[in-house]
Amino acid sequence: MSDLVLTDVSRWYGNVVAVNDVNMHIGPGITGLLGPNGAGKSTLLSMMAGLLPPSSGTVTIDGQPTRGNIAIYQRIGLVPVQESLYDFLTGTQFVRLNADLQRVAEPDKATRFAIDLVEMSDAADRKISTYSKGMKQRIKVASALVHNPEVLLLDEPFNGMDPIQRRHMMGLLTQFAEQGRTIVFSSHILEEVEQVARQVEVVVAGRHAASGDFAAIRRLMTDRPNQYLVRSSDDRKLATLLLADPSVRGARMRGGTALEVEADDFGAFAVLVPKVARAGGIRIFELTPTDESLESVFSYLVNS
Ligand SMILES: Nc1ncnc2c1ncn2[C@@H]1O[C@H](COP(=O)(O)OP(=O)(O)OP(=O)(O)O)[C@@H](O)[C@H]1O
Repeated sequence: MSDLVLTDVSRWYGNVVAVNDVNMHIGPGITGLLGPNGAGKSTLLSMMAGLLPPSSGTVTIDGQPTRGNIAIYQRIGLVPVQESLYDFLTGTQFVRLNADLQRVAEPDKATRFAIDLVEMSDAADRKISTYSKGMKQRIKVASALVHNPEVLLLDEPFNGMDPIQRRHMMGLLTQFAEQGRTIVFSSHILEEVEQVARQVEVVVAGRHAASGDFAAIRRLMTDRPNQYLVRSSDDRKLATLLLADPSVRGARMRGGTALEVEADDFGAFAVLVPKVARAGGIRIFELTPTDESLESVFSYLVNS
């Protein structure tokens, strides 16, 4: 059982602040590191793995710094985001390479065991170049697990997988978590995190934006005003009528051809618009939520 603790961690590259004063406590089970592209997830995982030093702050596992600590390296497995592997090797040779690097006591046995864990035994003697995306991900996981680490860090492990491969990988992570391991994986896809993570850490623009179980994160996202784009036969009149309702927080013209409206509750708004339009003799051509993208949800979380 391992606890991963980040205390006041920042990391900058020249002028770019990739990670900004992050504090996290990650225990056993599956934790999803959720954030849009460029949020700092890979940088955080590299620091957790001890591969990258923080510019300030500390990363520890059970109280010991991860950076430059060989005893700790043996307790961590990292599955990097890069898809390019040593394609000319077989799966077995690739996993065995890491067994040797980690100085595993019985490398052949450990290699077989790790490959078996990810259910790749049948394809283990084929060249990696012949593997599907899902198989490549699985062999990377086997390589990261060959020394039986307590902590497994995975950078975008579901990238490019089809639904069956994704479900299989989720099953594996759940199984590893049940063995008492601490699993952290990054993703920019909300649904992936929802399906498999017990705990969610949201990162946006290098900052730790939110933390909790999925229900808590979902509440933060839904209990917020939503934005809509409305096109009608008379946008100005519609704006005036909508603004009279207390659930509508704001309305402004967009480019003279549409109306942007911010309202509290989607269900109530969907009823309000046709009601107000009918009363005012206005025809509605379009009503679309505009802030359903992850980015806007995140920026809301960060700014609130
Ligand atoms: N080696 C580097 N040199 C300069 N800037 C970097 C370097 N690595 C990352 N960055 C910058 O740091 C920020 C965070 O990048 P990081 O890769 O950690 O984010 P991410 O959340 O993993 O994104 P993605 O999902 O796109 O990989 C980005 O602005 C990125 O451009």
